[in-house]
Amino acid sequence: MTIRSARVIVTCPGRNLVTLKIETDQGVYGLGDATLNGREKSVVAYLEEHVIPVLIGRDAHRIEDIWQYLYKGAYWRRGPVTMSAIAAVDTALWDIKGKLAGLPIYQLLGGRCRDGVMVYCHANGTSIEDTLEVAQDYKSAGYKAIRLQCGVPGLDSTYGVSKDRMFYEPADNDLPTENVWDTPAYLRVVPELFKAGRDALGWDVHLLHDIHHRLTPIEAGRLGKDLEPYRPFWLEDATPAENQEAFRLIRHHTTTPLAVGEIFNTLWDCKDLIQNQLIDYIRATVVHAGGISHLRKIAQFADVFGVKTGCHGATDLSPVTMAAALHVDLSIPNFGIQEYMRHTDATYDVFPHGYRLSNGYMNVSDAPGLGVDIDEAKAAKYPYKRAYLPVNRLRDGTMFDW
Ligand SMILES: O=C(O)[C@@H](O)[C@@H](O)[C@H](O)[C@H](O)CO
Ligand SMILES: [Mg+2]
Repeated sequence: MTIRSARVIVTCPGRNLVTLKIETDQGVYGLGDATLNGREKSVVAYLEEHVIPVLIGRDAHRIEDIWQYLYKGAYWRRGPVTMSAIAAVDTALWDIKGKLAGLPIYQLLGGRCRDGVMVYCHANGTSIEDTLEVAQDYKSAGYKAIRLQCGVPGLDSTYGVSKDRMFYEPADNDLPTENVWDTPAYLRVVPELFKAGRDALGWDVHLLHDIHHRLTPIEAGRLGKDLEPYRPFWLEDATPAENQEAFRLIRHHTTTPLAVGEIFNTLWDCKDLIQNQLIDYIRATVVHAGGISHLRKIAQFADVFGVKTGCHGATDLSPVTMAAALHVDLSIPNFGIQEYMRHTDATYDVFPHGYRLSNGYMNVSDAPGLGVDIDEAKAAKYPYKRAYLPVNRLRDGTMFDW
């Protein structure tokens, strides 16, 4: 089973998505997501210029060997571009292996550990009232877990609050949108949001929040303590996690569970956080953390220390990643929760897939491999459109974390 060809498909059905398609000499092909929001073309170039040439002629069955070849053979290791490219190859090869075996990938990973994958959705609004109105609709729709993000009084916009209430797509302009950030105002509104959330939604639904890297460790400790009476399922990305040690300070001040890792690319980015139990959930996912093979290693390492998974699942990860993550979610003992943001209808038209949501749980079809395809003719109808993620500045103009 030799890799005969591979090519990158870029499409923009509402947002840019990058897909690697690997074809074998026996006509079986596999798909991998290579989308890196705001830097998509860097991964396209990495794949086309540096990865695809060394794939041709290799044995498609040798997933781990190819992973090691691409990781060690590059000499320059880790980082979002390299690991997204490796992830796309890895995922496509698992797709091929599943198709050849006639099995869904979760069966190749050891079979089911659960009947369904609990997901969380995103409720957001410019005000607390707007946010909770959306949250109530999601609770009525059967979701067991809801992320709450609301506007910050005095700020024109903030992370996580979409303009049209349905599809949140932060990459919104040909050049980066500049937003103003105000931490004190944010620290005042989030406890109000969660108090109102518990009053309105009750206690039989999990409530989550994404700080999105915008607090210092002591500010995060403060917010975690303020939210303890409302028992959040987790506080995500409490502080920039390049300094993994920073989480020790947060841990010292609050029992609110902590989640981090959507921007991590390898186990080495989170090893210390996990083995020192500085976090409760690891958010790394298929497309940015080296694919199914490496995500499993992260999950297995986390299991040793009682840390659960909480894979990233925003709409800038394609349905290929959502399907791949669900296969991993089904097959590991320390699954925590899966993020799920509904893609646009145009995206689902380009990426026919078998995964389905029912009463707050996701499940994959039992189609061999990933259970996702790409309609290349429809993909071609949506040409790439450069788009950047926003940036934040403080009121005095200082660059800050978005
Ligand atoms: O938890 C999340 O879903 C967010 O952090 C993401 O929406 C993130 O902002 C985007 O993936 C960035 O492209
Ligand atoms: Mg996040």
